[in-house]
Amino acid sequence: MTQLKALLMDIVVAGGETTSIMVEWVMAELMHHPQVMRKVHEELAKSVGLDSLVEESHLPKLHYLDVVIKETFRLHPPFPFLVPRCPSQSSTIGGYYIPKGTMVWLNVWAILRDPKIWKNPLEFQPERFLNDSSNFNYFPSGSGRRICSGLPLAERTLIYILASLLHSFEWKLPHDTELEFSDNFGIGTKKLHPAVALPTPRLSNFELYAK
Ligand code: HEM
Repeated sequence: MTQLKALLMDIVVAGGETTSIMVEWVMAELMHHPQVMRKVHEELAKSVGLDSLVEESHLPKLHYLDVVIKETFRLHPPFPFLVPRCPSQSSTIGGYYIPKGTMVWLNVWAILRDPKIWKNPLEFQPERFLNDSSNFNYFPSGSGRRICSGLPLAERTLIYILASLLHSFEWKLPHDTELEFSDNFGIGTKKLHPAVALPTPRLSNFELYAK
């Protein structure tokens, strides 16, 4: 019973807010880049069609939405310092001596914006991931033994929520408002000011919205 409770707590605490934070960042980046939003809509119209709702079987076809999510994670990694490591043995890494027991924080936020690694690192360019499947410099969800253990669930949930929102609606900013991208810097980075967006239906048949 205790283990079951711990497992459920993990799903709610580690998985709930992180997923909603990332949905918000992706939606904000898309509204800020209408040409990228247009390509996502085109992909959804082609892969799903406007006379049906998104199903799990459509998700593997959404390559462009997938790279949009990857690029959003690059610019807005949810845990900028990951979870701290504490080595059980002293070692030297990259010329730095790290005594055992040291608390080591990895600045993944800086690595994901490092101009030595990324071309135009501050620009939102999902295309950079289209032909790049194995990048060892890209680990917004951690790496190694302590990688996010909910990653397979998180990846599926995130693309399903986003595909459904984007397929069913056009999203626009309310009149006279502007998006801004500051984050609430801390262990987890969420948007400082919530993104507000107005939906307009896209589907051909209104009855689909009642399903
Ligand atoms: C978009 C959603 C999510 C994001 C962005 C995310 C991100 C992360 C990151 C960056 C870490 C630290 C990894 C490291 O330090 O190497 C982590 C750890 C963890 N995540 Fe997630 N996560 C998400 C969803 C979930 C879900 C859905 C679950 C559970 C069902 C989950 C469970 C965990 C657990 C248990 C750890 C600690 C792993 C360990 O220390 O061994 N996460 N997550």
